[in-house]
Amino acid sequence: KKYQLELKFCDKVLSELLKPKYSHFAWPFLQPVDPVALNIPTYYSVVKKPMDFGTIRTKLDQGEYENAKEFENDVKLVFQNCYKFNPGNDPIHQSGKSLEAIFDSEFSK
Ligand SMILES: Cc1ccc(Nc2c(-c3ccc(O)cc3)nc3c(C)cccn23)cc1
Repeated sequence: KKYQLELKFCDKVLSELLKPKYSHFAWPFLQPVDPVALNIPTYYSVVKKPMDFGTIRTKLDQGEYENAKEFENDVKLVFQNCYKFNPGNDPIHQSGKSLEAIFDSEFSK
């Protein structure tokens, strides 16, 4: 029961991040990266632990996070994977930075 309140906060932050007003930043991260569709065959050799906000939403709804830390770790994984694979000047990299700033601001409220 102890972590219920924490996870309710995580749900609130995730819902905010997935709102249409942020979709111009969030769109590359809403679903698992499809290396075939994107023609990036090296993806799974570069990114050991793929993660995306659709998967995070499912894990949260299925009660797969024990606490806020586990949720935060998956969110940070989305961004770390993005920075590993998308060069600094790439629009996808910039979108990740913008969305991460929004996450950090919401998650520290
Ligand atoms: C050749 C090339 C270079 C970069 C990309 N990045 C990229 C990514 C991506 C997101 C997260 C991530 O951890 C890695 C990649 N998602 C996309 C999408 C949805 C459309 C176009 C480009 N996209 C795609 C192809």
